[in-house]
Amino acid sequence: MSQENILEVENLVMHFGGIKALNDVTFNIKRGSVSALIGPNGAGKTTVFNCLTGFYKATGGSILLNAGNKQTSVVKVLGEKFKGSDFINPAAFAERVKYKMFGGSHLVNRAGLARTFQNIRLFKEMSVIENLLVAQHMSVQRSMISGILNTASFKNSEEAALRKAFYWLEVVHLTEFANRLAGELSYGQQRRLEIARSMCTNPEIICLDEPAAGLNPSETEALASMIRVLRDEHNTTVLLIEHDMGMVMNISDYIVVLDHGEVIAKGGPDDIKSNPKVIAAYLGAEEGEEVSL
Ligand SMILES: Nc1ncnc2c1ncn2[C@@H]1O[C@H](COP(=O)(O)OP(=O)(O)OP(=O)(O)O)[C@@H](O)[C@H]1O
Repeated sequence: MSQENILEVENLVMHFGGIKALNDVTFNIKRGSVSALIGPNGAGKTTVFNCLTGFYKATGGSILLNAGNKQTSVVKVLGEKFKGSDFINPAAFAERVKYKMFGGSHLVNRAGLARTFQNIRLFKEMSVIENLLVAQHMSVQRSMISGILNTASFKNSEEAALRKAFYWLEVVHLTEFANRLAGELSYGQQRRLEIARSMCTNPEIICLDEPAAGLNPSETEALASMIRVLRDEHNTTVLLIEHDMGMVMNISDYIVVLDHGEVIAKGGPDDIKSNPKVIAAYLGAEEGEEVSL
């Protein structure tokens, strides 16, 4: 297992019927970096995120997550097909059955990877603080018996969840809105709340899908500072999809460029900005799309 790379994606393939959304996508993400996945509309960026986070079962390839002092195969925990060799190896057979029955994207999150969505997916009828408490339900001691008896361990874990929720509210500057309904927050505040909610699951890597979409320039600047705080003060690796090239070039240590489902370039911002393949892909992007690298 690589200590240096938190995520290792190799030959990732995703087909939707006849559509080849991803074709042999290979890249690594270094632990402690801010990395970006960019590319024109329809390049396959969200599909990569959906495969990494277990929302889609990849058609082929491997995704290894090196977090929580172990290596997790995302493809495996989603429940892979049986292989011939399983039938002569009882342990492998049992593991395959276990993941087929109980596997899913919750195991990817438990292994240390969290995400936000392009279209905000908060519980809008719940308060801000409730959104953050719900995110922690997997880690909170909630057995029915301890709840009914209101045991010390139950109370302690409830208090710890509240402390963590308020901690992250402070980081994203939303403490004063704790009791407001999430749906009443402004768009920019909802985006920040989504990040706080993901961080409440203690991820080692967080995938942000277009976090700056719909934000004004000062909100985008505040978001960029927040992303740096996640990396520098919380040792969280950040992987983002973003169309705001100013922000991408400003905060990214490493950039992977996709076009038509294939990786066409990887490297630091300066290399990417001057890469002729990248410039061609963007200039060939949909008419009217604003591009400045
Ligand atoms: N669930 C799906 N079913 C069928 N086709 C899909 C599905 N999801 C994505 N695609 C197709 O896969 C390709 C890549 O889409 P994807 O949303 O990953 O691109 P993207 O780079 O994230 O685009 P954008 O920047 O516009 O969000 C597109 O051709 C899209 O139509």
